[in-house]
Amino acid sequence: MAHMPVDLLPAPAPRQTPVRAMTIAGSDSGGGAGIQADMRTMAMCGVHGCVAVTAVTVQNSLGVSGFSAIDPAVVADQMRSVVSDIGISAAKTGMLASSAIIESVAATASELGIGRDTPIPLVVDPVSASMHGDKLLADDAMDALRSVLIPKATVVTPNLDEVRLITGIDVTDDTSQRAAAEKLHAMGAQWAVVKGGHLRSSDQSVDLLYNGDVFHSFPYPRIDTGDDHGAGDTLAAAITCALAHGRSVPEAVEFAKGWVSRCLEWAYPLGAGHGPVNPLWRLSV
Ligand SMILES: Nc1ncnc2c1ncn2[C@@H]1O[C@H](COP(=O)(O)OP(=O)(O)O)[C@@H](O)[C@H]1O
Ligand SMILES: Cc1ncc(COP(=O)(O)O)c(N)n1
Repeated sequence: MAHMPVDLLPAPAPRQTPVRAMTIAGSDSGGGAGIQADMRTMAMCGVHGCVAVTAVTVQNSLGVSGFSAIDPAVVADQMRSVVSDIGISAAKTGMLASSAIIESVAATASELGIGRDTPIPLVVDPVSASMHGDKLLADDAMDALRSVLIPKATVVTPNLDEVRLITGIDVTDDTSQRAAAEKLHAMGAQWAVVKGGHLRSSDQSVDLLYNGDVFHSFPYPRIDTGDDHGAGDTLAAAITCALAHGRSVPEAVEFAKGWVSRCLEWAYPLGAGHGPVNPLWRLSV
């Protein structure tokens, strides 16, 4: 990793209002994924992070033992409260728990001018389960994800399990990865990132980005660690930060791949299970 050039987003000046972004996601009591991962990355990227909490999970390094979803109207009101006063330059979604919350978030994003083809880009990380396989999204919410949220996405960032659930495509190689990206774009996302994080057959971790026209491939060295809790959230949060700072989508994904790679390189053990990726590497630069 030491040989990789460090790509940083600009730090805010003292007493200047920083760039703002919002995460609409679940809380992880273990502090490694969800809102906590998003806020860590946003802070380390010089972004003031605002939140709309969708669910409170009971979670540690061993998994998720339960969660309580927030009233969809309260999720919508958090979004309205932030946008009407503080203002944001980009937003992301993570765990949305239910179809009622997905519908509320999509409708409120339309009302507030958030999403593709608006000035406020929306990164949709379609979280469906934790890395331990614990469900974070109701089974009957997949239709709402496909029909109301993905069509609002500036960028959608599924991992391979989520790709299978959303598109029915089992990504095993370059050809199926391309087919999945095409299908996600056809569902209405402006850009689709099909993450190759769990394609174990290669020494590279190759993410593929597609906008209906051009494929961009982001090959990065695979990092050998079991401490990868929050990697997906961190990638999506870093894309959101770069978009909030005015980068284009391909530039934002390039930035985020470098960011998450360093976070994986610096990941630490925590508890008896999987430790979190670690954006605090930024403090050493
Ligand atoms: N071991 C690894 N080495 C390098 N990059 C990885 C590794 N695991 C995941 N990534 C990258 O981290 C990001 C999140 O990956 P992924 O595992 O798909 O996330 P999640 O399952 O948490 O949603 C992607 O850019 C992926 O390519
Ligand atoms: C609240 C919340 N949001 C997202 C994830 C996914 O992260 P991971 O795939 O690393 O378990 C999670 N475990 N908890």
